[in-house]
Amino acid sequence: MENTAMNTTDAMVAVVPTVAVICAAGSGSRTGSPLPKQYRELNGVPMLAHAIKALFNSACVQQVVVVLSPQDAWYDVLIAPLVGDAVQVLRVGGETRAQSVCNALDVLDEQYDEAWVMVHDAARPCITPALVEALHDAVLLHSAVGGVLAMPVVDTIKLSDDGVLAKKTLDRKKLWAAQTPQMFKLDVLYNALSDALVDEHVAEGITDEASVMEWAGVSPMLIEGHVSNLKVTFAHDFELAEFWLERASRPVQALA
Ligand SMILES: Nc1ccn([C@@H]2O[C@H](COP(=O)(O)OP(=O)(O)OP(=O)(O)O)[C@@H](O)[C@H]2O)c(=O)n1
Ligand SMILES: C[C@](O)(CO)[C@H](O)COP(=O)(O)O
Repeated sequence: MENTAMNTTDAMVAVVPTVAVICAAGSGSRTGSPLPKQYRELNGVPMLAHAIKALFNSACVQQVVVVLSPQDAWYDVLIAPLVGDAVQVLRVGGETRAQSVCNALDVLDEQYDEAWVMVHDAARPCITPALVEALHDAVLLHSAVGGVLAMPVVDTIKLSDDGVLAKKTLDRKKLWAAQTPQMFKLDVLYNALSDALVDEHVAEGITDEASVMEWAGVSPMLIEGHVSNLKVTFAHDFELAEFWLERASRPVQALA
């Protein structure tokens, strides 16, 4: 007999949509290239298109939104022909990543009565649908607050005041490196982010969505990500990202 019962996750998805917001309004200055890094090719495809594809292919995501700089001259030429109108484009990028996210949420908050939002960096092109689903399912099943992909820190971490001398060693058992996507209720994140960005001292410390929610007094859930979900930041990161993308595209037998 056909099983028509929905599980808990399916039932919640049906009621509350999940919107993926990809931040792509940065300039990629640390790569040293005039072309913003999200448009540089990885294995023949622009970095931003890899991130769009992974989120678009995630069953839990109902809408993919890309945030661009108002001056962006590359998206229409390099990405639009690949993705067509499957993606909602918002040319509302700000001075900082946090401001870009806040400007996008300002638009989306008008569009959705209730939604989850997953904020992702275009600079993390090796994200996979499996990781997106893992984050989504963990948050829906275990956290009313929301959560982030993150990795337990494996190196010994030094605190330095001057960048020259090590002052102390932190307890790495308590340290996690945050990745994206980061998933929260859209209106809750928007309200917290708008409030936080009013004070420039607070705004300086807002480097991801989880830090806003922590500032607002709640504790996001940490869901283990993957080492492949790196943030392409410096010139040498491109080759590593290409390795992970190529590896993920191999047929399963070839991985054995
Ligand atoms: N004003 C900004 C700054 C950054 N980002 C996005 O946030 C993500 C993470 O930021 P980062 O890796 O720092 O990218 P850039 O700011 O572009 O790089 P850099 O700091 O080297 O200039 C990137 O996908 C970037 O496009 C954004 O949407 N708006
Ligand atoms: C959001 C993030 O990717 C989590 O690790 C990171 O904080 C972005 O930092 P950046 O200063 O914008 O590179």
